[in-house]
Amino acid sequence: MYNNTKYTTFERIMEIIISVVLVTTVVLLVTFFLNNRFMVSGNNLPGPIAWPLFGNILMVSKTKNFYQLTKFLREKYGNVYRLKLGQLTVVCISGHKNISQILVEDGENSSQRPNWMFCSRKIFREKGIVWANGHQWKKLNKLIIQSQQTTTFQQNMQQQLTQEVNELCKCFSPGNATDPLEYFYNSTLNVVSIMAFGKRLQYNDQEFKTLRSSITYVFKHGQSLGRMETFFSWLALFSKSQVNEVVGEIDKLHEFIKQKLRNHTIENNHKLPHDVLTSYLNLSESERKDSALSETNLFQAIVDMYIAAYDTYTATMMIIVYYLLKYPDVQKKCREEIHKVCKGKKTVTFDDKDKLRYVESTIKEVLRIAKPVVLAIYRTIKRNITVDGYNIPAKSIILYDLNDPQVDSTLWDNPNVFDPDRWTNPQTNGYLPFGLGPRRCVGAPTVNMSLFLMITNILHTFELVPEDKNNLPMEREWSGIALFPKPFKMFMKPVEY
Ligand code: HEM
Repeated sequence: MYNNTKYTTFERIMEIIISVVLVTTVVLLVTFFLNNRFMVSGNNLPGPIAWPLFGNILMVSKTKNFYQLTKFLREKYGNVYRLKLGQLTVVCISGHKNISQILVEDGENSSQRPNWMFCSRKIFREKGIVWANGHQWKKLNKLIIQSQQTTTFQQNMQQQLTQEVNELCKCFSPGNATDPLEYFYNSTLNVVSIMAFGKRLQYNDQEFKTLRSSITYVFKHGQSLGRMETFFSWLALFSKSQVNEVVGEIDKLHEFIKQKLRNHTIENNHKLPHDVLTSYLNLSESERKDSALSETNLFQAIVDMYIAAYDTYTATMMIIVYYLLKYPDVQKKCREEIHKVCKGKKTVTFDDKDKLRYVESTIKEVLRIAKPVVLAIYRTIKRNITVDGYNIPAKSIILYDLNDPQVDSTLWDNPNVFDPDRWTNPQTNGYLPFGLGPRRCVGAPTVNMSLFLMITNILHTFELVPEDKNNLPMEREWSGIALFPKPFKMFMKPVEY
């Protein structure tokens, strides 16, 4: 009886051990199979030791600042190295020569997005512009670029942005030090709303609040680096409900844009295109029959614009204001120039741009040295290439370092010194805040215009004063997309002139 019980217990333990071994083997085999579906092989790329299954995920998930980690690994492995993130092989590329080679000389090969990745397939459903390739990308890119080129677009942008700056400034009271971050997020959404529908929205309207909450949700939960399914697609089996929630928010955004399109159609004021929707309505019937320009693709392209702008534009506003607080002499010089050129004018307009050289140089210099966006959106390559002597196989995920050429001492004198005057002799080589090659930021013309109008109009009427000038650390915080300055508060004091 006693022996019998002992035998049964032993048997049970063995049963458990065998089950665990079997389950582990099955999981390993499945992961190995999935791994190999996406894994690139036959390369001589250096990189940190990759653990079975996880690769370098533990290292990446432990870091608070992914960009800082890429800089550290670059020191160790050089300008071209690889990271294994679950089933993905990510190749990180630095160095102006390498970046120009891959994005410009080999631009056609490298202008692909990895549209087979989890977020692209399951969340964005291969619609829109960011995750599109080929014909669909070309058509949407052309539509957005061309709509920004019309005079009516620029006039409307200017008029609406002037209102936006007025409303933004009302959020600050002269006696209270305020953190501008949340207000800048609001303005970012309005810059895209003006581009897309021709009008800014009122911050207190329910429409605006719903828009902001949906965009924030999709931004937070739809980022490839933030979702484990990007690296282990089988995890999708367990996260269906949250993915459905993100998709639900995207569908709500499509409905919102659809309503705007209907209103534009009814107003029938698209003879003079002043936003992306009117440019779309101006396309011929046959052009709109092209599935690349279907309404769903248009709606998703506008959602993509909101998401692409959300952190990038906000971080840029934050860092420009931070530099103006950190360097009060530069701020003073900017304001003096504005007051001299715009004497007697209530607002600064885009026509003043050529005369406001110092302000323009200051914005450029902040974008050069302070790199709000440092790693561009994932790219992939159609064909194998050799960069810096390393073979990069087709289908690798490519991440390139935008900041590196901007502080390259072979291209810039004293690259780490903040010096707006260096732009007296404009330089384009090695200046790439919006990326490079065919996949460069599609919103760049509007960003340049709106940063100029927002900064000049703020400085025209207000002096920006830090709450604590000794507490403006240079250290930056990584949001997953952009580098933000550490939180700060400032006063906006009305100026007399
Ligand atoms: C200062 C603010 C901004 C910066 C620094 C910035 C920078 C960038 C960068 C570096 C890329 C990736 C380019 C590449 O893959 O090589 C990009 C892509 C993109 N940006 Fe911006 N961006 C900004 C604001 C905006 C705004 C306001 C919009 C609104 C239209 C926008 C729309 C896009 C889109 C749609 C893409 C994807 C383009 C494509 O895949 O073809 N961006 N941006």
